[in-house]
Amino acid sequence: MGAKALPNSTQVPSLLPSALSVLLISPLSTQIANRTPPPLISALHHASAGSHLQWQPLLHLYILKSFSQQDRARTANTSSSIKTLESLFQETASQAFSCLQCRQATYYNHHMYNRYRALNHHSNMDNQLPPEVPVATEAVAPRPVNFSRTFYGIMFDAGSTGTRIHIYKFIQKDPVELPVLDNEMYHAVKPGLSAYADMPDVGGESIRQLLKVAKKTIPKEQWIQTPVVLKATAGLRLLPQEKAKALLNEVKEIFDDSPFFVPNNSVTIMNGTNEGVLAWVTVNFLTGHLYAKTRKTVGILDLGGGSTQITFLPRLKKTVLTAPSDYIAKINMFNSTFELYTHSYLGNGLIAARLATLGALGADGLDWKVFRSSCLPKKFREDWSFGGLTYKVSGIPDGFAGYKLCYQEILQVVKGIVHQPFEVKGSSIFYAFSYYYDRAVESGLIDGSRGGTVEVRDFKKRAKEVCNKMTKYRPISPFLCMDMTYITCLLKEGFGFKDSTVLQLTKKVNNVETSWALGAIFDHFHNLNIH
Ligand SMILES: Nc1nc2c(ncn2[C@@H]2O[C@H](COP(=O)(O)OP(=O)(O)O)[C@@H](O)[C@H]2O)c(=O)[nH]1
Repeated sequence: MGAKALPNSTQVPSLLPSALSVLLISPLSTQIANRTPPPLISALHHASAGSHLQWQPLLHLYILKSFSQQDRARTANTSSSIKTLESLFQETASQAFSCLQCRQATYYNHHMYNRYRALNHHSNMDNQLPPEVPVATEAVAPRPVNFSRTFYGIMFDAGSTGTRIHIYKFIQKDPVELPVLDNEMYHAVKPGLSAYADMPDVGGESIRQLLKVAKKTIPKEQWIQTPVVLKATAGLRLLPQEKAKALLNEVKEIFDDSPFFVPNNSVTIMNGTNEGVLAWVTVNFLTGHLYAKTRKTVGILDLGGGSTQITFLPRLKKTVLTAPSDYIAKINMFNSTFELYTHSYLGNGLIAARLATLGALGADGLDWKVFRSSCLPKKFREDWSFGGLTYKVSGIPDGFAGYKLCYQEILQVVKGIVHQPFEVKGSSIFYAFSYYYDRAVESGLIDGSRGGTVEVRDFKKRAKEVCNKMTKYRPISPFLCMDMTYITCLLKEGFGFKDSTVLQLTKKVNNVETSWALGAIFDHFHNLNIH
């Protein structure tokens, strides 16, 4: 399911020196060293000659996991040691994570790994691992004084309604501790790349502009080792393949011309499963649930323009057993496998749903057809653009408008399409963001600067009010009735939430955007193996 492959063994082993470093510098490392058979220690030690002690445990786990089967066979004596090391490194990781406060969103990086990849594309394991060397255990390197380093990661979110850049800054204060996510710089432009389906070069301009922001934010000396990645969502998924490809090629060329580090597969269309899972990772990481060891997590609801995602960790086996098999995804993190219920509904994002309600999705005759709906103010008529196409839309001038009629129209867009997970009838908390958040603010349900907690019934109540007083809400948006009714209908008739289900509407947690982008940079730095 689109999981990124682990880097192959030819790219990783020259980092082995640093694996030894950690063996030598922390108390836990001493334990690891004591429990590790000599052949591995000696191989690592030999490889470590002249290395700097600046690697953190999880990176070593990453390295060790990256041994290919063949390499494992070749180092037969060491395979059990590797297992021992892996579990100890994971132990280290969960210990480190469990003592972090929520504010300190931490993660591990591999910026040296990036630099290594940039400079050593052709190295392989054969010229790194010596066959047999004498055991040497006495060397204990000193801990560097005033160690602190900063590194960055750039994630582009090419959405159906806009393109956003997330620039994450990490600080690692100690070589044996995990880096801390220090802050995020966020910038957005509209429209999304898909609006440039027929002029990819113009679309590329928006990427160039956002890269300028990255250059201003990230110190020059860091550019070469800062990975730049773009993941596109529903907008490009909905385009014909050649058009989407032309846009992605344009972006790749711009990245290649930039001073940043461009990893393999840096410009892709992300699959819906990863979109849902990575948003779940972001929210549960930022809220401290991921490393709390309690396995208590929160579900997420993401409502984009073209697609919508629901992801949560089922507590009941029945939820997994009664779900379509492709709605269940596994993710490996911190020595645990999370089996998640997740699905992305393409065409059920808020803006795509407007088109479906109006009967305009995939329609021809856009030059002359007028698409009408009782969800729009009666006297409203406008040319309205989405995804590079312009539609004539209007209310029903001599008909009726209002909540009931609107709800009936929208029901057709949701009914029979959205699967109802067994468990959402329960009392889990869901974090809802993107358009759930925006519309709750516009309709006055929550405060825009603080977010807030609402129940599903609050959306319904406010949708009724907006639809039955369209003129009052028209200056905010002529689509507000349609959008609020869609959200209500999606939550109730689609996912099957109870009126009393609590939704935590959130734009940011501790100043970091609730979006799949943070989860995606984690996935980039350390393959989360979503499958
Ligand atoms: N604040 C904020 N809003 C976001 C972010 N990413 C997406 N959105 C919002 O999500 C909605 C549309 O999502 P989009 O990515 O265009 O749609 P998709 O392609 O269907 O996923 C809009 O309300 C955006 O403002 C983000 O990182 N931060």
